[in-house]
Amino acid sequence: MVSHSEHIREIERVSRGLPVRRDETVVKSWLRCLEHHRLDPAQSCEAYIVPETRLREHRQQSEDLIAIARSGLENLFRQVAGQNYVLLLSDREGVTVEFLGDPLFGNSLRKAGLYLGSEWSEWRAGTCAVGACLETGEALTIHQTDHFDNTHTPLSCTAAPIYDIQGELSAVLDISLLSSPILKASQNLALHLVSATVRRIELANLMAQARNQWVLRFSRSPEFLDVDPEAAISIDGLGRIAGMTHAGAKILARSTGLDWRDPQQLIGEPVSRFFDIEVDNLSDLTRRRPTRERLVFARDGNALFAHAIEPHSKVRAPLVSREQIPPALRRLGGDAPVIAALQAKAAKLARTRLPILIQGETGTGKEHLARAIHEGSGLEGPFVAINCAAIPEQLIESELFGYLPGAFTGASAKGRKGLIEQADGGTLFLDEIGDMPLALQSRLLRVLAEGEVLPVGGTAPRKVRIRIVSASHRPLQTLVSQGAFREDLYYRLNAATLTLPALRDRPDFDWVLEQLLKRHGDGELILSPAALSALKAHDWPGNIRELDNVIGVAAALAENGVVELGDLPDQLLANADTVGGNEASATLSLTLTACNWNISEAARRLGLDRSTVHRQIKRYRLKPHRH
Ligand SMILES: Nc1ncnc2c1ncn2[C@@H]1O[C@H](COP(=O)(O)OP(=O)(O)OP(=O)(O)O)[C@@H](O)[C@H]1O
Repeated sequence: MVSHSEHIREIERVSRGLPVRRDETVVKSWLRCLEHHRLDPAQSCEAYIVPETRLREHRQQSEDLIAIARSGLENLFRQVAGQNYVLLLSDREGVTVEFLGDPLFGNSLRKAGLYLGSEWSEWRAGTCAVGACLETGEALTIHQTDHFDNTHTPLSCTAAPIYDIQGELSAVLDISLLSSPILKASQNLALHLVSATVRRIELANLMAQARNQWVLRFSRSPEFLDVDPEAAISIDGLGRIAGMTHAGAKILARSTGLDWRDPQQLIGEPVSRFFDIEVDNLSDLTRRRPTRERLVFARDGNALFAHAIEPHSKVRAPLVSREQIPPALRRLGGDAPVIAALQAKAAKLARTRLPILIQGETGTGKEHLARAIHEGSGLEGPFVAINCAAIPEQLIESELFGYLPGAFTGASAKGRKGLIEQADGGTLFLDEIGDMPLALQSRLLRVLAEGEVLPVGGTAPRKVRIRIVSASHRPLQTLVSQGAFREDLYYRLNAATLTLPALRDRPDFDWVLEQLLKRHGDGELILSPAALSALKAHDWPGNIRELDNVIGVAAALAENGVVELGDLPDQLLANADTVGGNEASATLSLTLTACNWNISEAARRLGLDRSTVHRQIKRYRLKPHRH
């Protein structure tokens, strides 16, 4: 046994840069304890168990992870049954949120910190397996006197990091022994077992989260590929990396010479950057083909066997690579399968001259999408928009078709080119097409059928080449069944339909919000947590237009570039979650109460001028309570 003073002497040798017989990871951790966490090796501290309420919070935050990890943990526990091992699952802060151990040893385990709620961060406990694993992101064993704090030197602990599918370290799985053989090598099998369990937990997590995406699993050996793959990545509808297991991240990083510790460089990149495959060929890698034929090459020349699993969802990921999506369409939404599917469909249609019908509630961005389709179409002519609901019925005809000189009383002497002709060579956008009068519908039909336009008062039709995109917030099909819209025109306009989701249903709500904050705040505007939760709670009947207006007003009202709850309109505040969100307002309110609403006194205490206090009272809508 190594005495306490010998242990301290060894740590001192390390602090002076002298060689010791320890693994490099242990030496580095000791140095972090001394220099970074400022721990004293002479001082021993018992294991720290967080209070019940904090444990509950930590467990709630890790609920999903615990659910996914549980079967892996139980499986591992069965494999080591009868050998006195204890399993701990700890979160990003090192707090043990799940525990499996022999209840017979309950008391001694709790005392040693091998228990639910124990906190094993390096700054608190010194060198320990969970803490060092969180610091380095690697699997390792901290065996007996590897521990920095003398209290923990009887223990032998082995831990492996669990990464989320975005490549961020989210938890640690630890397997520990209260007492163990002297040799560290006795724990090699334990290291292997935790690493394998973690690999399976990460795979299960990726499979659960990527149900609507392609998943590509890899193995170096064809025999194990379909039963126990080594790594996996998920791929979105545009052929970009959407998620990965840790081993997957390492393969991607090695293939391009990037660092796996910087996962942001990997996520969102086209899969073809890392392998000799394109999204379109993924179906060649499914189990329909024999395993040995499913060999892919990483860009560094490494060969791997691959197994592609198709998306489950009905929104089948469209196989269009991101490069094929015109930039204008790429800017329409954030990362989400439904949006990617819409972008891919729009991109394919944009290149044709087929008429497109865009459906969606008011303000969902139908015109915005129509413009993007025009930009992505490569058409030379202009984009001309007309709102059929906004022009009086008797004017629509001359607006659309134009007229000849003197065609009717009040007509201009020179005549006028109609919007259809103005759009020649480009796109005509017919907004609220459902409001077009029936008589004009038949004339429009002729234009579409024959590619000709006849101006009011004219007899000779003129040739036009236009692409029609129309939009309606009312379902046109219903108008057809009610006889308010011509069925033949409906089919002419609707070679394909694109449906924009309502803002409340958009999975990329945060992305839309960010665009509008940038638009109104020159990149400087941010939201307080309370304001953000109010925006998220609202159901946005006016969709993106309504959000656009709200952010526009908030940008004008916000002070110091922060949108507070008080900068939002009343209809949003009803749902607002004010708890804890607005510290400034709470501080002001408390101070005012303490000074009996004496504004000068409150201003003095807060170090503000009186006018600022007045402004803030208005802004936070504070009122004196009357007793
Ligand atoms: N993808 C988007 N990103 C950012 N802003 C958008 C997006 N889509 C729409 N907007 C904004 O939302 C507002 C409404 O868009 P748009 O006029 O295209 O909607 P609409 O569905 O055609 O409306 P309506 O049904 O009233 O005709 C505009 O200010 C537009 O700039």
